[in-house]
Amino acid sequence: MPEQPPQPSPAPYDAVLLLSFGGPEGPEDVVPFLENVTRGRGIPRERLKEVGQHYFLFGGVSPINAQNRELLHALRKDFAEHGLDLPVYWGNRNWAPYLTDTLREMVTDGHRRIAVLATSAYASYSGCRQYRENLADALAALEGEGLPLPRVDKLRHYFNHPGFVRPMVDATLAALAELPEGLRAGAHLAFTTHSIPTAAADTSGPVPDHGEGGAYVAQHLDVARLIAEAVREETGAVHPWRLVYQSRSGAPHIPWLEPDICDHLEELHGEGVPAAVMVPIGFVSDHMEVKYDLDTEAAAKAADLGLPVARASTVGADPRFAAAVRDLLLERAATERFAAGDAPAVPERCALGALGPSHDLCPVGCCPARSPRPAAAGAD
Ligand SMILES: CC1=C(CCC(=O)O)c2cc3nc(cc4[nH]c(cc5[nH]c(cc1n2)c(C)c5CCC(=O)O)c(CCC(=O)O)c4C)C(CCC(=O)O)=C3C
Ligand SMILES: [Fe+2]
Repeated sequence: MPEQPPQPSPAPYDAVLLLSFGGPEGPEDVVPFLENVTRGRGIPRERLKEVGQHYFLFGGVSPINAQNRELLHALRKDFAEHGLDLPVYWGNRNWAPYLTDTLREMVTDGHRRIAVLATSAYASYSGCRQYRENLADALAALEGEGLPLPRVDKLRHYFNHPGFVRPMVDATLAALAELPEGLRAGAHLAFTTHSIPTAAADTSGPVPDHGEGGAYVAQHLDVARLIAEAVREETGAVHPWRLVYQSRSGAPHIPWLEPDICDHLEELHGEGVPAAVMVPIGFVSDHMEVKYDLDTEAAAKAADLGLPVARASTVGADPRFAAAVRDLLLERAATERFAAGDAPAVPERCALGALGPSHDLCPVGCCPARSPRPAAAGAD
C-alpha cells in the first residue's frame, strides 16, 4: 500500500463559522435591515432613505446572502477535497441567518471550539472589532439561555494572503481586457475601498512604520501595490494607480477618508487619462456597495464624463480564496496546538507584501468603538 500523506489536523477546532454582514432578500426586508445596521450609530435619516433606494432599485434584494451561500459551498467543497472533516456554518450581523441563532445551533450540535472567518479582509472597527462585539453579544445571549459556551477564535486578517490577492490580479487583468484596445495601455487603476471616518482609520491598529494606528490605509496600500506590480509583470504596461474611497455616510462635518471614487474619476478625466479600471479591493464579494456605488453610481459618473471604465470583480467564491481559508484555519490550529504544548513548532504564515502576516489576536483597545463594548476573540 502506498503511504498516504498525513491528513492536516484542524484540532483543536471542531467547526468553522462564516461570519458576514447579511442583507435584505426582498422589499419588505429593506427597512428592518437598515434599522439593524444603523441601531445606535447616528446615521442621518436622509442617508438612510437614500441607501434604502439603492436596495429598492435591485428589487429590495442584496446580492450578499447568495454570495455567502456560494462561499459556504466553496469552503465545504474545498474542505471535503482535502480530507478536512469539519462542518462550516454561516451567520450574519444584520440579517437572517443571525449570528446568535447560528451560534446556538453550533453549540446544540456539540461544537465547543470554533474558528471564525469574517467576510472582511482588513483591520478597522466596522470590519473587525464590530464583528468581535457581535460575537461577544451572541455568547452573552447563549449564556443567558444557560447553554454551554464555546470558545471562538477569529482567523487573522487575510488582505495580503495570496489566495485573496491573486484572484484580484486576474480580475484586474480581465477588466483591463474589457477596455477598448487603443485605450488599454494608458488606463489608470483606481483601487477602491469603503471610506471610514479618518478618526477610525487613525485607530485601526498598529503596522510597522505606520506608528500606532493607520493599519486600514496601510493594508489597502500594500494590496494595491501588489496588484499593480503583478499586473505590470503580466502586461508590461505601467498603469498609474491610486487608492480611493466609496460609500461614505455619516454627518458631512465629520472627516472621512478621501478622495471619493467619483471625484477621482472626474480628476482623471480632467487630466486627459484615456480610461480607468475600478478595482474594489476593500470587499470580498460583489455585494451592494459594489453593485450600486460602483456599477451604478460611479459608472454613471464615468459615462457623463465620457471616460471609459471597467470594473474588476471581487474574489467571491474563487477556489483559491476557499483554499486560503483552509490555509488560515490550519495555520491557526497549529498555532493553538503549539501554544498548548501539542506541537513541536509554530507553522509557516503565508503573506505577500511588505506588512507581513497579521496578528491572531487583536491588541487590547485596537479599532476602538465610540463607546466601549465587550468584544470576544481578542487579547482583551
Ligand atoms: C469598512 C466597511 C465595510 C467593509 C468591511 C466589511 O465588509 O465588513 C463595510 C461593508 C458593508 N457595508 C454594508 C452596508 C452598509 N454599511 C453602512 C454603514 C457603514 N459602513 C461602514 C464601513 C464599512 N462597511 C461605516 C463606517 C458605516 C457608517 C455607519 C457605521 O459606523 O456603522 C450602511 C448604513 C447606511 C450607510 O451609511 O451607508 C449599510 C446599509 C454592506 C452590505 C452590502 C449589501 O447589502 O450587499 C457591507 C458588506
Ligand atoms: Fe458598510
